[in-house]
Order: sequence, then structure tokens, then C-alpha cells
Amino acid sequence: MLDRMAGRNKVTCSDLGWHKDYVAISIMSDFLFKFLVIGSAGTGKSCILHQFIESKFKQDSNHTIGVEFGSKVVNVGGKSVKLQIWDTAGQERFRSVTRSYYRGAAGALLVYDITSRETYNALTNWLTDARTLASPNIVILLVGNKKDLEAEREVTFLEASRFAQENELMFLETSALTGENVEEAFLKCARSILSKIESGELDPERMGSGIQYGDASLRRLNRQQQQQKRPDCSC
Ligand SMILES: Nc1nc2c(ncn2[C@@H]2O[C@H](COP(=O)(O)OP(=O)(O)OP(=O)(O)O)[C@@H](O)[C@H]2O)c(=O)[nH]1
Repeated sequence: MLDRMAGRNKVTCSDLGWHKDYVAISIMSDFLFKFLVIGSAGTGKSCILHQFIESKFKQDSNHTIGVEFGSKVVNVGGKSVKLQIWDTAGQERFRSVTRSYYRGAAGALLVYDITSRETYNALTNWLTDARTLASPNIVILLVGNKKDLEAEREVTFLEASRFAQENELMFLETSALTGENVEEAFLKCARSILSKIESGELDPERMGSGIQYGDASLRRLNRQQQQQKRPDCSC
């Protein structure tokens, strides 16, 4: 099972139950965050995930069947965070399958294609799904992908920034082709979750928070508890 956590895996419909019993806590990480990548078909979600994990463009990307999975450990503000990322199919026919993955997600990249107004117009529906089906405190970053296709742009940066502001989303334009802002998108989302944990706005111990302590944090907590239990030395 651990092999499946290193890198990226296709999850077929028959596999859909396996992760339910799986407690994925990385040995060296401080936290584990569950992430979703959502948005209309063809916006580049799989290519974004591939670029983030493999640092290269996925040349022959096919439509995702159900969901695919990838993971990566990143350093955020001195903390080691394992991102457990579910790349969902954008096609309507997979909607019931993909919706079952929303529960307990801490963060999401909501992706549209800057060269397709249709994918931008669908954002409100995706957002409603994310906010109702995932954790109520889910941190969402709006991603305008295919930034390299400037000549074919149908959605301006300003328009999308306003949408993001009105809907309390963070916003970035990316290119899975060149890699521009791809890592930054995941890091920005992770940073925001981490700062909400630090400020107490997010509680990793709440069921369905999409956040777990990694072994490094657990070891630290155990040490602190042991020290508190030790009786004071009277010598
Ligand atoms: N020029 C350009 N093409 C891209 C970019 N990202 C993805 N593509 C292309 O867009 C198409 C769709 O990419 P995918 O990553 O498969 O899209 P998806 O959102 O995962 O699609 P579904 O799995 O059906 O939901 C492919 O032909 C990619 O080569 C990008 O940043 N720039």
C-alpha cells in the first residue's frame, strides 16, 4: 500500500474503496493535508498534478476515469507537509464517483481554462459542490490554467481576480505546459491551511478536517506529554 503513496497512481472505479481504511501518515512529515483538484474536463487538472509531482508536462493526457491520486512532501514555513492529492474527472458522467472524494478535503485547486469561457462559467457549480460536500472550512485556490496560450485567452486576469475576491478564493494563473506557478499553487494553498492551523482557525483533530498529524508532530507531542508527566526532581 505504501508504494501507492509514492508518486502518482491511477485509481480505477474498482479501487475506489481502498483508501477508506487507509491511514496515510508519512514517517517524516509534520502534517498530512488532503487536497482535491476539481474543475471542468480538459482544463488541465491531470497535467497540473503531473507537472507538480514529476516536474514535466504530461504530453498525451487522456480524460481521467473517476479519480487519480498523487502525493508529494513539501516544505511550508519550516514544516514538512505531505500533500495527498486527488485529481478528479471533470466529465459529468463521473460526477457521482468524484463527489464521494470531496469529503474531508482540507484544500482544493479549482481549475478553469483561460482559453475557455465555458469552463469559467461552470465555476460557480464546482464551488457549490466543494463547499457543500467537502469540509466547510476548505481552503480553495482558483487556478486559471493554460497561461501560455495568451493569444487564445477568453477570460481576463482581472475578471477572474474579481470572481475570486467575491467568493473568498485565492487566485493564480498557471501553465502546466511551462510549469509556471504550478508548484506555487499547491504551496500557496498549503501555506494558507498551515497558517489557519497556527491561528487556531482550523483544528487538525476535528473529524473530517482533511488534516492529520504526521509522525514528526506526533513524536514531538508524545515527548511533550512525557515531560509533563515526569514528577519534579526533589534532589
Ligand atoms: N497549452 C497548454 N495545454 C495544456 C495545459 N494543461 C493541459 N493542457 C492540455 O489540455 C488538455 C487537457 O488536459 P488534462 O490535464 O487531461 O485535463 P483534465 O482537466 O485533467 O481533464 P479531465 O480528466 O477530463 O477532467 C490536454 O490536451 C493537455 O495537453 C497548459 O498549461 N497549456
